[in-house]
Amino acid sequence: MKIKAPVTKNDRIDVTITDLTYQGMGVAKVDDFPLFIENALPGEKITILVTKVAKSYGFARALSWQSESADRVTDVDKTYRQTGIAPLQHLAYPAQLKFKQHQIAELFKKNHQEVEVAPTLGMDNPTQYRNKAQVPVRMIKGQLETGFYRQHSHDLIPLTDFYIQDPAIDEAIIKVRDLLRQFEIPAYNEISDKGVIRNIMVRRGYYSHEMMIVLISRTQKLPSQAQLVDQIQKALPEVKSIVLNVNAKKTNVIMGNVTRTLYGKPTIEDTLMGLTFAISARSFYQVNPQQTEKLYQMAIDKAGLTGEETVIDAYCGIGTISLALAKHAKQVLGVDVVAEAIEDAKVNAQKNHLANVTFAVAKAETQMAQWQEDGVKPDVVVVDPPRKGLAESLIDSTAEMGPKKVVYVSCNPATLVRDVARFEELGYAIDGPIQPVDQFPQTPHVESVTVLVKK
Ligand SMILES: C[S@@+](CC[C@H](N)C(=O)[O-])C[C@H]1O[C@@H](n2cnc3c(N)ncnc32)[C@H](O)[C@@H]1O
Repeated sequence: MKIKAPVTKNDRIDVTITDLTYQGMGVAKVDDFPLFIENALPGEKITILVTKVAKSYGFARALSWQSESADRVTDVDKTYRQTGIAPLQHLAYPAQLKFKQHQIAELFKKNHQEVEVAPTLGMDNPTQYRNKAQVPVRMIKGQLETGFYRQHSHDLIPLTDFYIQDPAIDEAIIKVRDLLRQFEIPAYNEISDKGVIRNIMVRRGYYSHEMMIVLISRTQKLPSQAQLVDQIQKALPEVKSIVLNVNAKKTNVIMGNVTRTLYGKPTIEDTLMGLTFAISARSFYQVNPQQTEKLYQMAIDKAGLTGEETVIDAYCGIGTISLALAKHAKQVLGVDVVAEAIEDAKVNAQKNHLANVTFAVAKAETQMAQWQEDGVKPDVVVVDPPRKGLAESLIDSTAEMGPKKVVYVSCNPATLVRDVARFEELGYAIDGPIQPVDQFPQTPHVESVTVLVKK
């Protein structure tokens, strides 16, 4: 598709930034044609020099501009900008929160719908919040390095301070890196498809401080494996689980299907909402525990349970929302497609002495249709899908079952807008303001809770 661009290379033009991309690039429009501008913030009026026009894809890039904005953070670390770990670092935190609120309202507006969006619930300290790190490992000049990829590439930039991660996790990465160097275990090489260690994943319980180290390897066994595991335990007393994940494929997918516990338990534990959760290497667990408690409390409050309800928790992961809801409902049915997550969810129900929860391993869209066929009549349905949002068939079977309320926890406002439109076609309407919760400070990711009620 060739698009006629209203700008050409080397044009110097005045624009207003209206949006940000997920990489934190400012977006301005000239006759509906998008221009992507490094480091620019929404609301800024600037003069730009167009550096690239890609007519077939319908965008242009621009650099070379100057502007002053009260919301600009000037002491931005260039390394973080290069990696894209914190693409909104150049925007002051209160402005980040406003941007996220505005982003949801704007996406609905583009779909011809005015919605009320409450101010984004933010953090007191919007750095060092992540309870999980997943870092690539590469050889650079003959030495094993850990860090993060340069944006839009697989070039590793060595890093020791990851800015948005729990600092105890940063320290653990350095210690594991040093031990891998000491035992001369080579990093994986994507081009030759040789070498051993591809990635290191570290998870640390926010309350429990239990730590899990996952070594993701091309090979079934690591060189000097027993000594390495022994030394990791000694160097990191918080470690309760060391896991080997084997990924022998030439792929961008981080984890493979084989997971073996090399030391301790296959899971670590943490608490959330006063409940205890076992978390295994491949299970989803929210990365910002402080904000997750706010998010889940909001979902529970909005569900408005009295203790008599049947609730479905679709995309339930290890059962975090399901168990928090189970304390206030008659029964909860949860579904997730990852078998390990559902195993964790069942253990978690027992750990917390909650017998009114049942979990199924399936695609949520398939299980929803099954529950509908089985005559399940939920009073409330909670959905917390991945970024791609809900399958249309799931929305259809939900509406057929006719719950009074749907509580939609979304990590992508674009798919939220699409899915809400489908619910509205089927007789549901948004009730009250949409509530954004900042799960990912310093990044443009937007999490929110929306309530839909049956008209
Ligand atoms: C955003 S997470 C939410 C998990 C959980 N509610 C929580 O907060 O910890 C999305 C979950 O959807 C699961 N998932 C992805 N696609 C799915 C599908 N088609 N059917 C069921 N679960 C799916 C993932 O395994 C993941 O656990």
